[in-house]
Amino acid sequence: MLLVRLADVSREVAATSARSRKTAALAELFAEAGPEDVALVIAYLAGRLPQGRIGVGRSLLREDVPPAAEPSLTVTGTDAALTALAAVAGAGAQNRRRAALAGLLGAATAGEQRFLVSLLAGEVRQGALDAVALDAVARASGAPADAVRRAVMLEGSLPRVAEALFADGPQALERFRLRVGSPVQPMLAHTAASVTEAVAALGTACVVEEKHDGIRVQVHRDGDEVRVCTRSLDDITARLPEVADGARGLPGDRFILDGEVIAVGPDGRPAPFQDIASRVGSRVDVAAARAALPVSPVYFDVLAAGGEEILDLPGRERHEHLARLVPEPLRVRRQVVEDPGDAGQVAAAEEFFAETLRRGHEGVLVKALDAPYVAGRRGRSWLKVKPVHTLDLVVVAVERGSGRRTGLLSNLHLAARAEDGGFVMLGKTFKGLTDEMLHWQTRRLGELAVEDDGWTVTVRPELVVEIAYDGLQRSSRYPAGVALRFARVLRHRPDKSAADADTIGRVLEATRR
Ligand SMILES: Nc1ncnc2c1ncn2[C@@H]1O[C@H](COP(=O)(O)OP(=O)(O)OP(=O)(O)O)[C@@H](O)[C@H]1O
Repeated sequence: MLLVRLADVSREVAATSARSRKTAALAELFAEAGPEDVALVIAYLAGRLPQGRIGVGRSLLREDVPPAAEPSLTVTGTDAALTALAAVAGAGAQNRRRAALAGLLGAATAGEQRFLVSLLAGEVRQGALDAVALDAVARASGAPADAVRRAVMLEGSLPRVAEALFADGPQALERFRLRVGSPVQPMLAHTAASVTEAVAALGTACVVEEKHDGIRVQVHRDGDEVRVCTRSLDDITARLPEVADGARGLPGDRFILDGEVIAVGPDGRPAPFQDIASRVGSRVDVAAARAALPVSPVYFDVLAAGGEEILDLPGRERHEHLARLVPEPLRVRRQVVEDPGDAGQVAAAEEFFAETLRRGHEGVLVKALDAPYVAGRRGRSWLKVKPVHTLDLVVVAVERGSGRRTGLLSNLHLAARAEDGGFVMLGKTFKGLTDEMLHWQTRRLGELAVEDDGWTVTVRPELVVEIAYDGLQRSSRYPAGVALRFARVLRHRPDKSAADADTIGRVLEATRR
């Protein structure tokens, strides 16, 4: 398939809001692509590169390369060129990358160049397209959408399922079953503003569980064989021997458990996420890493028990299986709300949330007890609740946008006031900015500009923005040694002056639990 066809459909789909038109355009494209090209076509449409990061920075992408007059690039040819580009390393790598990129872009028409540059800059990102792409795969292959959805949830990849479907027809779906030993993508949660809101939104018997801030793990045991996998399905068994040994000691020999790996400090409080992440990330001297920070799992769900898949059982019944397999200290602490209309039970759930925060955890999950486990999905039946922190911070610089935001001042550099009258940068964000806000801040920050290196515009520290964020994380990049986690802009505050912004002392204080 020619890349130009994909680039055209990508543009067409982005430009229409009608889901039926998107599905029809994609179904036609997938049918044309066939089993050879469909996996790549789906990946590119969603903005994903099979090569992962390929080492092409924004400066290279900004270089002008004269476009080709006629389209000739194929989807597979593009993939081969990107694989070669990703492999460039060693001395002079940057120049060789530049040449390889110029070769690829020089073979592309102007439209294809725009698509490739957005793809490489990570700006295609049409995550919302995944559900439409799934329907389109079902339509083009003649398989029922529900059966395709289930296969994708178990395989964790629409491209792989699509490839099998286009090669072998609807019966290929039988290959995609939950098996002990093959990891599946875990179920994820939506967000709710409070426990009361979460319980009301579920409107059914539910359970409030502690939310541990560790590393999500899926533990498969088949006899003495144990595999521990991450949320992205990487096998980390060798790095967590204590978790694997613990699973061998449980009373059951063919199961899949879902949980979080955490570490508890000497004070009984959970160790910071970054410590657990670096423990789980260290592969070299596992014994030393284990001695320095022993971890333990906290399990909250079970996907298979006694060798049987139990994904479709309601949460209440899965928990009975969990309770049989996993002793209490290794199970998540929880509080059941049998009747969402009972004010006393809701108040008890709120108190459980408050106590969970006092114990040093990051929040809770509220889960419907009648819901199945939907692997790989952000299910509406799991709602997470975390305390929201907000701050008023000062914009000290802003980066020029690219892609859809070309010509606009987008990524804000955010700082708190320092006690000495200066500013301490805490992070950057462009999240939460609507088009209207982007245009407004482009004008306002343009007026405040004092320096411009073509990419970052330094501004007089006068504009205050209200930011929501999930917490602080350690960072060697910023002067206070901490950075905002998941900062997003709530609103500009032109009514405030920099002197009204929060101080670094208040930031540290507000975030301490
Ligand atoms: N009791 C629990 N039940 C489910 N998930 C839990 C629980 N305790 C901790 N977690 C963690 O919380 C995550 C649920 O939130 P979500 O699905 O939104 O993941 P996320 O995008 O990684 O968000 P976050 O950064 O808030 O953890 C799970 O992926 C898991 O890692």
